[in-house]
Amino acid sequence: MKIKHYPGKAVDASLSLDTSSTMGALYEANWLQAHHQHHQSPPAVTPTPTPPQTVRLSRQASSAGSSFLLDGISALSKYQMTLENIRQLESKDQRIVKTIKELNGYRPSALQHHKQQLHNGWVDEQQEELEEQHQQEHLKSNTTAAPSAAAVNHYVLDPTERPRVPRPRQQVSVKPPSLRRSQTMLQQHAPPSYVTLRAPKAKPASPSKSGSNSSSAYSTFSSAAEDRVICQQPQRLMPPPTEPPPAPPIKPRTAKPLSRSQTSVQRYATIRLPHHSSSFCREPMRNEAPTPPTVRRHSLEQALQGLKLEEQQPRQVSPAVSSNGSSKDLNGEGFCIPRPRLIVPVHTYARRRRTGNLKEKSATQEEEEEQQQEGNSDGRVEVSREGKYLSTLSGAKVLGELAILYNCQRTATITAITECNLWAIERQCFQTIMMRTGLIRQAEYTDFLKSVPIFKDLPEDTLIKISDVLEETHYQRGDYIVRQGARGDTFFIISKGKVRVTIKQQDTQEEKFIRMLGKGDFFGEKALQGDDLRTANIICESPDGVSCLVIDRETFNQLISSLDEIKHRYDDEGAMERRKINEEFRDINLTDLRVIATLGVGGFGRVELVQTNGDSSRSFALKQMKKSQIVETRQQQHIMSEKEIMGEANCQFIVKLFKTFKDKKYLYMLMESCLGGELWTILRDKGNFDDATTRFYTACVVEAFDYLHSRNIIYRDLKPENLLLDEKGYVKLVDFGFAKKLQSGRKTWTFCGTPEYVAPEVILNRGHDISADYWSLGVLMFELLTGTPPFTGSDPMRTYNIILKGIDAIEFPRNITRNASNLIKKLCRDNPAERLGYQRGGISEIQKHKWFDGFYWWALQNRTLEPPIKPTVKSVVDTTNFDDYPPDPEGPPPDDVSGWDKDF
Ligand SMILES: Nc1ncnc2c1ncn2[C@@H]1O[C@H](COP(=O)(O)OP(=O)(O)OP(=O)(O)O)[C@@H](O)[C@H]1O
Ligand SMILES: Nc1nc2c(ncn2[C@@H]2O[C@@H]3COP(=O)(O)O[C@H]3[C@H]2O)c(=O)[nH]1
Ligand SMILES: Nc1nc2c(ncn2[C@@H]2O[C@@H]3COP(=O)(O)O[C@H]3[C@H]2O)c(=O)[nH]1
Repeated sequence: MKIKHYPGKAVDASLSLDTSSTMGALYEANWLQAHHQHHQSPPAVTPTPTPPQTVRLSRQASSAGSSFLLDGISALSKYQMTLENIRQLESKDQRIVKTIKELNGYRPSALQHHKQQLHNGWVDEQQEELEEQHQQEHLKSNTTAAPSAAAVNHYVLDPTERPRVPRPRQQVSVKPPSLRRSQTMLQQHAPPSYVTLRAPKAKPASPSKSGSNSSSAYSTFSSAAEDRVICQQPQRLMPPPTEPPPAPPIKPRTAKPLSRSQTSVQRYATIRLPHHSSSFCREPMRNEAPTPPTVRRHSLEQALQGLKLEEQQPRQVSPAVSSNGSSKDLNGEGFCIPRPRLIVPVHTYARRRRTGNLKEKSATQEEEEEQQQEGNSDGRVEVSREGKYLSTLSGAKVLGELAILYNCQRTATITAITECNLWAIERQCFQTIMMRTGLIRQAEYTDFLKSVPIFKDLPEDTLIKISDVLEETHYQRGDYIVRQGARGDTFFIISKGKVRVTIKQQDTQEEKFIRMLGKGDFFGEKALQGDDLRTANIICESPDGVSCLVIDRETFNQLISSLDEIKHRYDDEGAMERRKINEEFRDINLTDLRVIATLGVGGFGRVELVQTNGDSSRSFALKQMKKSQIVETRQQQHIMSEKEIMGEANCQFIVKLFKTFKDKKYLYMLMESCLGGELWTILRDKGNFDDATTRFYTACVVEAFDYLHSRNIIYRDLKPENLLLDEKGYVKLVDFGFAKKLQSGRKTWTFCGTPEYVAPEVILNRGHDISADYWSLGVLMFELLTGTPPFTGSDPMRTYNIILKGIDAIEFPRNITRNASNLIKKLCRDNPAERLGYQRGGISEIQKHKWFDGFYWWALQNRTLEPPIKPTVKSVVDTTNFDDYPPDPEGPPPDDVSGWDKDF
């Protein structure tokens, strides 16, 4: 019954399409064909064929409908329900109609775009980042590059579809716009087959068996010794059939290229080729039927014009032509073809993406696993392009889908290197399967999302968009799905199983259990909201594994990130504390503050010790900055950045910013007061510090840098003047006027800092990053141990000259121990990449340096370590540790109401 009803539903769905257009008619025909095939024998891909059983197995599978996703009758009824749902949705939302169209063409999602870039170029992650950087730089310098990014939309099958926001990439510009599904459907000449490779488990079937296989949508496909090219792409543009293709001859064939007349019912004889090889798919040779560049250009232009043009001149627009040898687009390294979601999971050439798991398999590990697999099975093919070896595939791998999906020529040559059995699916059947499973999948995901509390109130079309880009991934017990500290750009929703959340403790480095998350819970939002870095570990806990729906950064930003629950669901202690602070100071106004004394004078004004009216138990430091002076020196951006970074920071080695105010003349920052005074004052009074004292203060700075650098924040103004002692004697970093949040892997070029402390790359304007802070740490160590910085000239220019001569030109006084000088020299390397702290082990390499041997880092972090100097602070208003400052001789500055500071 259900089987009988199902094609009716399917046709219903297709009837909602615009059948007046050629595409509409084709979609409908596709559905009808599905119906037809279904009655004959629905497709299947999962059977494990021992050749004599192939037919039986494939029929078994086919009786259950599409075995891509579903099993048995219940699966079919599920499918029916799904279609029913889709129909209901359809009446509610016209966008569904469009979605069905898209699914028929299996339009690649944004995620797939991204993934396929990685996959298709077979580009590694690093390359991708470099490329992205390059692209970004290019975009920065040339905004007219934007239209090329829009070329991504040429994937879109429905030309009326709203364009997606593309990820700017170089490859985009070489993407052949001719890869529209519409064209694919129109040009049905010489369709290649889609092939699944299976290791033969028993003797190959005799050709006579193939007849009995005739009703299957799949055929066992083997290579033959004599004629090795079994599946060959058209070598030149072939005249397209003027009529629908004739019914396929149902007879066995041996080792001939698949031709248009072949259908899925063909079964191929097994070849035995222990020593020779056979080509299944063959990419076009450079010298084969070369297409004049004009033809290519012509066809691309036509394709760009969309379906209308194709309808007028359907035969002339040929992606096959456009992609022939002359093009690097399809066959070259810039190869950019979207992969259908269905195919991706079974392919060996896995796409790399940053899920945020540091320990993703290395290329060698993957190769080893591949080789092991190969060892276990004896059916193997080799993939090559333009004579260059690409990979070896074995055991249940899918190949040959690209050419049939995009009606382009074979993008690689597949050669049998052992005796192989393959299952072939004919183009139309494959497309039908894709369409069906695509629809089912999308509806299932949408249903699931509706059951997830945070998504349930999202509009239907948003849910559909999300479903469209989801990719399902599976993990086994113990797998680290996300690893703390790794970079990640994906968001996860758990669809099955449970995961454990742990966070590494700063002091013990042990992983502390935080919580369990289960079906419907999400994770991975923090890295996407912040600086790319994962803030916790997510470990697969369920014995049966965990399934997650994965969403890329772009979709997350567009559709999900604004949800309140996403923003605050897993607030860490730090974030919670910050929120509490903000809450606590919400009602305090400038007029509530009473000035007690001046603590210091900075570049833009004074820092006053203040108390709130009515609370004498606490004091604060109020930094007031003259707006006119900020504008004069063009420091607006730096001030905004200072506010943002200090306002978010929650680290005991960084002075806390509680609240900001502004009036016509000044900007104000209300901070915690550090009444122990400046480290500079103590150094001035003492002359220099001993090894242990220097170690303590340096360690405090290392902790502050650890906090900042792990968030990709560069400080850029280290010096004893900016290190304040609290009443206990611990130092804290203050003055974030030059601090900057960098994008991961990026540099910055602003020349800033204090002359004695700037790194050579800053002077040379080569671009700098957090490694410049390690340089200044070496300088600080030297100054604390000796009382003067190593690079000191009578004026800044002389100082810079000395810096450029390098640390080796500096004479180290004898009171600097060997270990200390060794560390200073390792921090002050000319080459930023060689500096300790900036290498693989990160800042922990500094902590592990011999000079810190025996230092109680965890006690420092717990604030239980006794500081070397305990300042005398008698009360919350005791300013004796600060110098005296006369009143500002300049008087009040002029008003500035221009509004540049509206976000301060
Ligand atoms: N939170 C604080 N507690 C105590 N004193 C402080 C505090 N913040 C600043 N000061 C004092 O005020 C001085 C100037 O502060 P700060 O360095 O932040 O100002 P600035 O305008 O950025 O200075 P610079 O000219 O060094 O850039 C400090 O050196 C210190 O002596
Ligand atoms: N282009 C390309 N194709 C590959 C690679 N590895 C396997 N293949 C498969 O080789 C097939 C050759 O024919 P298709 O272009 O139809 O589809 C191709 C893919 O399915 C690879 O690294 N690059
Ligand atoms: N930082 C943090 N992350 C948590 C917590 N509970 C769950 N998580 C999730 O763990 C994820 C780890 O990766 P992300 O930092 O991207 O996003 C994080 C959160 O989604 C928690 O208490 N703290």
